[in-house]
Amino acid sequence: MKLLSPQQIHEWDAYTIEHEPIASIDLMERAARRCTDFIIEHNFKHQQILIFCGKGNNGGDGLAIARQLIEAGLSPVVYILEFGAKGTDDFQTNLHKLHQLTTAIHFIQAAEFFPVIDKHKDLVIDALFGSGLNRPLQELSAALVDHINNAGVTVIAIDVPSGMFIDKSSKDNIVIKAKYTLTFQALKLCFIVAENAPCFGEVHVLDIGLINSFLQTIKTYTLVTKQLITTQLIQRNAFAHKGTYGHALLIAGNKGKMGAAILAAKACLRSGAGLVTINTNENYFTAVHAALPEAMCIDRSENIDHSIYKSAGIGPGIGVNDESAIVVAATLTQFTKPMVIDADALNIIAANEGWLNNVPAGSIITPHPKEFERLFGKCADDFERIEKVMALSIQYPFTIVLKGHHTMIASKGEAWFNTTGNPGMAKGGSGDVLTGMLSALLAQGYDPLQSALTGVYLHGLAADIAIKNIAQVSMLATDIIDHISDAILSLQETDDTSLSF
Ligand SMILES: NC(=O)C1=CN([C@@H]2O[C@H](COP(=O)(O)OP(=O)(O)OC[C@H]3O[C@@H](n4cnc5c(N)ncnc54)[C@H](OP(=O)(O)O)[C@@H]3O)[C@@H](O)[C@H]2O)[C@@H](O)CC1
Ligand SMILES: Nc1ncnc2c1ncn2[C@@H]1O[C@H](COP(=O)(O)OP(=O)(O)O)[C@@H](O)[C@H]1O
Ligand SMILES: [K+]
Repeated sequence: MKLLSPQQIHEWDAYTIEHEPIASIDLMERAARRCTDFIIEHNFKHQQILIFCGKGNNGGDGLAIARQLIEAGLSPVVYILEFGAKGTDDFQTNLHKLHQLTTAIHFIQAAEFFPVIDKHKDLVIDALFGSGLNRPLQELSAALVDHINNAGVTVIAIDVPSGMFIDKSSKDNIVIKAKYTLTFQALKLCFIVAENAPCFGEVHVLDIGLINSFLQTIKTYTLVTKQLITTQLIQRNAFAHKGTYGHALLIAGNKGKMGAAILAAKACLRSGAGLVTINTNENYFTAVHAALPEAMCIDRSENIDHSIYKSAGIGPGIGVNDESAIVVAATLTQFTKPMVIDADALNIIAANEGWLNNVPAGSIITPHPKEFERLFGKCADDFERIEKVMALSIQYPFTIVLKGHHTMIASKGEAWFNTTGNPGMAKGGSGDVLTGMLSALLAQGYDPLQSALTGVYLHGLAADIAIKNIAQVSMLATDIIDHISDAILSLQETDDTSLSF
């Protein structure tokens, strides 16, 4: 699945209209029908439905929904935000049809015409502005959105909450606060970023039958889905031995933070590395052996023979002290194979100018947004950060994994957003697990981009499987590790390719 810009969505519509073929008014009817079905199926019908429409095609959808609801026996009231300009053709056609059925159509020319909204009795359908929004809301439209938001009523936004831009920041703008957003055919970038989360609520992607073959020609962000990952999995060879699947070195853990090393090492083993060695202080070997007998240890002060390791993971729990900085510097210059760089290793690199240039080609860096800021500076908003990641992925020869609800993976100017994972993972240790998993995939010979896509997807999927039996609030990083195997097994099932957000 791809994330399209407003222009690409428009082109996809036009392609479908030409090639299905279907008249644009019939495509609008189909889109409206999906929304009407959602409203009826979700039993909102006991409420008074107020439909607010603009005069573009988003408003046209609202009018078609109103008519379909009337045909289903309901009595919605329609409010059209009036600017004096003529509506689009499909808006006008639907307005004409609606006039045949109801007189409950009101034009809003000024704030005094805003209806009183009762949050206990009313349901608002927001069909003011959709993908055609081209400037922030102001004056009457902004006042109307404020009026709706202040009512605290349940809002269902059609396609996109009015006032929200599809592919750029709407931060500090006036935007509808929806409980549900019914978006057409594909997810959009605006639903991926955290800054918009308070406005879009629960996003439902409604299939309106646009022709999929159009997408093959489009270059844009892609979602990491089961389909993408299943085609990338390397099968285990019957004649394999532990050497076949690589020896991973994990430079992790320190005083008070050995848990990070153990979590990373256990996740690494559960994700298929042939051998795992933790590089840490000798004093902590006993803790590792007691928790994880399968892992080996090597003392941090010892000279490391890097040639025996197929991959390395550096950072979890090492601290930002001088001793750790020396190990990071040495590893960056001596370990020439791809490695995973996380947590304090990233903080150390951020504090030392020029060290970023020493990261071996093909490595994976896994910052969360704060670590990203320490490395690359502040960004004004989530969209600027995404653009920055894209530019950096061209500038540097490593894969960037920017962690979050929809983790972004970028390499060589191409980017993906993950679709698995849940807020149960918002607990210390989840990132250490990811470092271990990525190190395991590199050790087994997955290329860096494949490792990043597969590791991030499986990490979130393991957590999604875990919460079937564990409350999100109770989930531990250990629970993610305990479900890595289930995540891998579920990739082999061919049943469900659907997405939920
Ligand atoms: N495949 C699909 O996805 C399908 C999509 N469909 C639907 O089409 C929708 C897109 O329709 P659309 O292109 O007509 O644009 P829409 O969002 O209604 O608004 C444009 C109008 O708003 C105006 N305007 C803009 N900004 C403004 C502002 N800040 N303040 C005030 N005015 C502002 C602008 O006017 P102007 O810039 O000329 O002043 C123009 O008149 C899409 O979201 C979906 O609902 C389905 O019907 C079929 C399949
Ligand atoms: N709300 C969420 N939804 C999905 N994934 C999440 C969520 N919160 C955290 N995660 C995932 O959990 C991991 C947390 O990593 P990080 O912040 O480095 O934690 P730590 O260093 O404490 O282990 C990341 O992979 C992130 O994508
Ligand atoms: K809308």
